[in-house]
Amino acid sequence: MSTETKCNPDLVRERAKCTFDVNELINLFYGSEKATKERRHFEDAVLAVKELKDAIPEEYLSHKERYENGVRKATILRDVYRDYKAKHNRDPPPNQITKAVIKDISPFLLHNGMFVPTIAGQGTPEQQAEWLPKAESMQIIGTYAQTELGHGSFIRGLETIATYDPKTEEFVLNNPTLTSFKWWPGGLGSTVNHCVVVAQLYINGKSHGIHPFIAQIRDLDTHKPLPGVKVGEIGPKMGFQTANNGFLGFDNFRIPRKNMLMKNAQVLKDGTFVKGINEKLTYGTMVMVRVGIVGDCSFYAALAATIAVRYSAVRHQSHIKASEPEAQILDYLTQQHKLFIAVASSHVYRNAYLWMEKMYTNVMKELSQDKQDNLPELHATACCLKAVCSRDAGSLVEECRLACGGHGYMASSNLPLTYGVTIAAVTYEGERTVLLLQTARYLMKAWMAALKGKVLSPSVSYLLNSLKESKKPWQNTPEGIVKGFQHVSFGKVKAAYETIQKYMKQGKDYEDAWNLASVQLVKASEAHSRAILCEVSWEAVCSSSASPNLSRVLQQLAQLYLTYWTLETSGDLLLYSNITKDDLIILRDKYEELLVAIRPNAVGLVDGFDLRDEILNSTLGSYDGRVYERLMEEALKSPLNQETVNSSFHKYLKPMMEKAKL
Ligand SMILES: CCCCCCCC/C=C\CCCCCCCCC/C=C/C(=O)SCCNC(=O)CCNC(=O)[C@H](O)C(C)(C)COP(=O)(O)OP(=O)(O)OC[C@H]1O[C@@H](n2cnc3c(N)ncnc32)[C@H](O)[C@@H]1OP(=O)(O)O
Ligand SMILES: Cc1cc2nc3c(=O)[nH]c(=O)nc-3n(C[C@H](O)[C@H](O)[C@H](O)COP(=O)(O)OP(=O)(O)OC[C@H]3O[C@@H](n4cnc5c(N)ncnc54)[C@H](O)[C@@H]3O)c2cc1C
Repeated sequence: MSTETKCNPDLVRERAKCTFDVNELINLFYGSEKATKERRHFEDAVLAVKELKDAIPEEYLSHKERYENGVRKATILRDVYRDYKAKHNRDPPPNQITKAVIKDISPFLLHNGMFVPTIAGQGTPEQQAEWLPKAESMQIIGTYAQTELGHGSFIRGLETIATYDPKTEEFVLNNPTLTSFKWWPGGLGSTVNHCVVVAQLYINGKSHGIHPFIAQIRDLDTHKPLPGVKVGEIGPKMGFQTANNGFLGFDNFRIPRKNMLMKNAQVLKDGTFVKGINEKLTYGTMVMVRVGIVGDCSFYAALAATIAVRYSAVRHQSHIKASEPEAQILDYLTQQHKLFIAVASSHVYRNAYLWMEKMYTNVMKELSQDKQDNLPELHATACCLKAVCSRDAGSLVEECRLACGGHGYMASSNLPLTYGVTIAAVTYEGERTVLLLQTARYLMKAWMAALKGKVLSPSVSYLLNSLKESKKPWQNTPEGIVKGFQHVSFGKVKAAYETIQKYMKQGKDYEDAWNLASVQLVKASEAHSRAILCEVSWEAVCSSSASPNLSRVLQQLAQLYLTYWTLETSGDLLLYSNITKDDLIILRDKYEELLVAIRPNAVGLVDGFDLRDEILNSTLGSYDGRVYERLMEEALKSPLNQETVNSSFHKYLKPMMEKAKL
C-alpha cells in the first residue's frame, strides 16, 4: 500500500493540487539531486539504529534522565558518523537528523560547533596537529567557555585570568570573583573534559587582552574535575535541556604555554608577547557560528511551517459559507497570512545563508593571504543577519504554534520545544541589540565614507547610490520594493548619523551621543538587514535554474516576503521612500492575491522542505496527517495513564473528600 493511501484524505487532495514537482523543489533547496539522495541515505542509516529510538517521550524524563539519554544517543550517533566517514571517506552530508535523535540540543553541540572549529581556526599548525585528531575522533570532548556570570556581551570585560609564569613556561588560570565564573558553555556541566577558555592574558603584571587557551578540566579516566577546577551544571532553562550548560572556575590551575591557541598572537618562552595582525581575529569562531545560525533559522522556520501547514490542511473548524461543510482552517486567509510568511522566510534565510557562506569563505581565503580589507564587512553583515533572522524566526515559530490553536500548546506538537530552541539564538552567539549596534558602527563608518564620495563595500554600496540619485518614483515591482528598503535603510542611517551629530553639537561627547542615538542606530541596522534579505533572496529566485512551474511559485514566495515586509513597515517606507498611500493599497491587494495564489501549493511547499516525520517529531505535522490518532496515542503514553487510579487519590483526594463530609 502506498503512503498516499494511508494518508488523511485532505492531505491527499492537497498534494494532488500541487502545480510543481515537489522533488524538483527538494533538490533545489538542498543543492542537487545527489545531495538529496546522500542526505536521505544518511538519515536512513541513522534511523535504522534501534537504540536511538526513545521508549517514552523525553518530557516524561527527569532533568537528569533526559541528559543521560541525550549523552547515550549522542555517542551512538557519533558512531554512525564515524562509520559513514570510514565507509565513504568523507563526512556525512549536511543534515538535521540530530533533531530526530536528540530532539532538543546535543550535549556535543559545542564540541562540534565551537571547540573543534576554534582549534582549527585559532591554533597554529602544530597545535592543530596535536589537538584536532584527538578532538575529531572524540578521544577528548570539549566546549567553548567564554561567557561568565558577570559578562557575556562585553568580552573585553571578562575576568578569568591567565597569568604567564616564564619560570615554568605555564599559564596560571584563576577566577578571582564569583562574577568571573564561566557560565553557560554547552556540555560543560557533566560532559566535557576539555575546553577552550577565553581569558585575560597577563604577563609581568601587564594585560594583553583576551585570548583562547585549551584547558583539560576533567580526568580522562575517572571524569573527576582536576584539582583546581570547580565545575558543574547550571540547571533547567527555557530550552536546551540536554545541552548540559555548565559553570567553571579555576583556582591556580596551571596549563603549559603551548595551550594558548597562538595562530593570531603568541607568548614566547621568555614571556615576550607578539601581537597578532588583528586582535579581532580571536573572535573568529563567533563569526563562523553567526553565519551558521542564519542557516539554522531557515531550518526552524521550515520545521514549524511544515507542522502548522499540514495541521491546517487537516483541521476543519467553522464555516466560510453556512451552506458548505466546515472549512479546512488553511482556507481562512488569516491562517494563510500567519503561515505562508514562515514558508517564504525559510527560503529567504536559506538564500541569505548561502550568500553569507560565500562571503565567509572568501574572507577566510583572503585572511590566509594576510588581507583583512573585507573582514569588517563580514563581521557587520553576520552580526545583523544573525540578529534579525533569529528574532524573526523565533516569532514565526511562535506564530505557527499559535496558528495550531490548543493543540499547538501540546508538547507533542513539538512547537513549544522548537520555540525554546529557536528563540535562544536571539541571545547566544551575541545578544541581538549588541550585534545590531556592531553593524551600526560599520554603517556609520560607511556613511561617513559615502559623504566623502569614497567607494563602499558591496553590501553598503546602495548608500552611495541613494546619496547620488535623487529619489525616483516608487515602482510596485519586486525590484522597486528592494530599492524602497534600501531607501529606508539609507534614510535611517542618515537620520541616526545626524542625531549623533546633533548631540555632539550640543556638547555631548561621541560616546554619549552614540548612546542617545542608539535606538535609531539599532533600527538602521534592522533596516539594512531587511534590505539585504530582500535583495539577496529576490536575486536568488531570479537567477535560479528552476523549471517554469517551480520558478513561478518561488517567485510568489519571494514576492510574498517583500510585500509582507512592505506592509509591516509601511510607516518607514512612507517616511523614507516615494511610496504613496495608493501604492500601499495596491500592494495590500497584491499581498492578498499572493496568499490565494500560494494556497493550492501550500502542502507541496512544505513537503518540499523534505523534513521527515522523525525530524518533525510532531503529532500535528506528520506526512500522513493522522493528527487526532497521534494526539491520542501520545496522550496514552503519559505515565498517569499507565494506572487506573493514581496513589494521590488515596493519599490526598479521598481524605480531603472525607474531611469535607464532617
Ligand atoms: C565554509 C564555511 C562557511 C561557514 C559555515 C558556518 C557553518 C556553521 C557551523 C555551525 C553553525 C551552528 C553551530 C552551532 C553552535 C551553536 C552554539 C550555540 C551555543 C552558544 C554559544 C555562545 O554563545 S559562545 C559566546 C558568544 N559570545 C558572543 O557572541 C559575545 C558577543 N560580544 C562580542 O562579540 C564582542 O564583545 C563585541 C563584538 C560585542 C564587542 O567587542 P569589543 O572587543 O568590545 O569590540 P568593540 O570595541 O565594540 O569593537 C572594536 C572593533 O572590532 C570590530 N569587531 C568586533 N568583533 C569583531 C569580529 N568578530 N570580527 C571582526 N571585527 C570585529 C568592531 O566592529 C570594531 O570595529 P571598528 O568599529 O573599531 O572598526
Ligand atoms: C542557550 C544558550 C547557550 C549558550 N551557550 C554558550 C556557550 O556554549 N559558551 C559561551 O561562552 N556562552 C554561551 N552562552 C552565553 C551567550 O553567549 C550570552 O548569554 C550572550 O552573548 C549574551 O550575553 P549576556 O548574557 O551577557 O547578556 P547581556 O549583555 O547582559 O544582555 C542583557 C541586556 O543588556 C543589553 N546590553 C548589554 N550590553 C549592551 C550595550 N553595549 N549596548 C546596549 N545594550 C546592551 C542587551 O541588549 C540585553 O538587553 C549561551 C547562552 C544561551 C542563552
